[in-house]
Order: sequence, then C-alpha cells, then structure tokens
Amino acid sequence: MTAEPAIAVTGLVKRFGERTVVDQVSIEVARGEIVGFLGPNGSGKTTTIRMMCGLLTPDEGEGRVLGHDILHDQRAIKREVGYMTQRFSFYEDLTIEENLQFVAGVFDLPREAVASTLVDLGLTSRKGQLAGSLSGGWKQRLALAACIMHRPKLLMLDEPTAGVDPKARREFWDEIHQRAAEGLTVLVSTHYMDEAERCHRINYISYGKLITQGTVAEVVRDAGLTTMVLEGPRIAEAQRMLRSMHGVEQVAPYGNSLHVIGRDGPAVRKAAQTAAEATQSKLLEAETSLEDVFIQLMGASQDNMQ
Ligand SMILES: Nc1ncnc2c1ncn2[C@@H]1O[C@H](COP(=O)(O)OP(=O)(O)OP(=O)(O)O)[C@@H](O)[C@H]1O
Repeated sequence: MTAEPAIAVTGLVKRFGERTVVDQVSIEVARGEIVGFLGPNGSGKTTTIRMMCGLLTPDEGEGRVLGHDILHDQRAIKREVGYMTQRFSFYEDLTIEENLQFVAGVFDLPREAVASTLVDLGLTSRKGQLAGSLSGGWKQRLALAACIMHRPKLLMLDEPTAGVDPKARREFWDEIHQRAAEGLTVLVSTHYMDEAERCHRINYISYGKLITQGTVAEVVRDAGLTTMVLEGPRIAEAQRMLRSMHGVEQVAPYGNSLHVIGRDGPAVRKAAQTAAEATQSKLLEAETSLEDVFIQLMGASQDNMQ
C-alpha cells in the first residue's frame, strides 16, 4: 500500500470580490518531498498556501492535507503544519530563546522543546542575543526554529530566503534537505531559480492558474524551447538584428554571450545562424535554462490576459 500523499488538493478556487486569484489549482505532494511553488508576484501562491494550511477556506475545490479534510479539519491541519510567512516577525527586543519560549507557550509545548530546538538549529550559542540585532540569515534561522518547534509533518515556506545572502541561503537549503530526508514534507514558494532547482518537483502558477508542474527537467522539456548561443564582440549588433526575426521569442545577453530562444526550433536556428554570420559570432546550441522557461511562461500568460 502506498502512503497517502502529504498534500492532495484539487480544483482550488479563491475569489476576493470579483477577482478570482486562485483558479482551479490542483497539487499533489508526496511525503518527504520538497516541492517548489513558483510564479510572478501576485499570481496566487500565498493564497494557495493559506488554503492548504487551513488558514483560508477555498470557495471551490477539495482535498486533504496530512490526511485531514481542508474544508472541515482546518484545526487539525494547523496543528501539524509549520507555516513560515513571507514577512515572518518576532519580538525584536526579546532574545532568541525568549522568542522561542513565547512560541512554545502558544503551542503549549514543554520547556524542553525550546532547548532541543536551539540545539537542533545551531542557535544555542546565540540564544541570549536580541532578535532585532540578528543578521538576515540568523533571523531566518530563528523563524525556521519557531515554525518547526512543534514538530510539524509538513512545512509551508513562503519565500523564506528573500533578502538573505547566498551562503545563508545554501545553509538554509541544506537544512531543509536534511529534514526532508528524515520524512518532513516541504512546500516552498520562491523567486530564485537556484532554489527551484533544489526542489524535487516544481509547480508554476500564473494569474491564479497552474501552468506547469513536474521535475525541473520535465518542465524544461515540456516547454519545448530551443536555445542558441552567440559569442563574440558584436553581440549587441546581433541582438538588434534578432529582435525582429521570425521565430525568435527571447533575446537575452549573458555577459559576452547572447541567448536566442523560441519554440520553433528550425526558425530559431536559422535566425541565429543568419545573425552569427552577419556579426562573425561563434554559434552553438545550448540547453534551455529554467529561467528562460519561466520568462517564456510569463510572456505566454500575459498574452492570454489580453
Ligand atoms: N485578503 C485579500 N483581499 C483581497 N485581495 C487579496 C487578498 N489576499 C491576496 N489578494 C490578492 O490576490 C492576488 C494574489 O496574491 P498572493 O499573495 O496569493 O500572490 P503571490 O503569488 O503570493 O505573490 P508574491 O509573489 O508577490 O508574494 C494579489 O493580487 C493580491 O493582491
């Protein structure tokens, strides 16, 4: 028998007034999986997360989170989920330890929970430091400590690393992977491509609609894009030429090279070759990056809105 998924929701809809901000979103997440949630600002990620956490009731749709019905067992879901909001906050004039003691009180946890969480997240040596004086990376570690202290089975992280430096982000992700290996399920929203690539699977949402889902490799493959790369001293000239050429949907400079992208492979190759010859640039075919795919998806969904 296979274990019930940590998240299995179908057809979620949420309207605020006349606006449908989440439109028929279905997501399944297996236990122990790390799943990314991506999409432009305002596309409905936070609203979807809140419906799955038991904080918002969907207008339509149904499903189960950790085996509990999202429409009727919201209290049970809230007890078993750790939710790290986008702008997590704590008492800046309390120490790390005092902040965690406060959270322990809210969840009615024994005092030992604070000590073990401090050890668990490597916060013991800083436990007496005021939360307000911590750097971004340590603040985020404290926020993670606060949302896993009650030992949730599922973590919902809403842009947990926004504004945190790359080293702290790497450490944060190492921590998340370690916990997933121990059985914790994680759903994480992010705007960072490197973070998306650290997820087992990703979901991409735009204007409230789920546009694509799968492993990074599947999402890249399903986009069906061809990427050609031009290199040389005259790529600015090549860029101007390529913008109006048939089949070219994206032209993006990366340092000394130029990425030329489109869905019509033969047309993209032909355009890139013409521009490469005209500007004596070196030409090669490259793998399409996840970022290129997302830019394409954003453009496509904007077109759908017109
Ligand atoms: N309580 C609310 N009342 C009215 N509109 C809301 C409410 N909550 C969210 N919205 C709107 O719903 C849309 C989706 O917002 P949401 O925060 O879910 O997007 P998001 O994908 O998480 O965005 P971001 O990446 O910027 O965090 C936005 O246009 C937002 O303004």
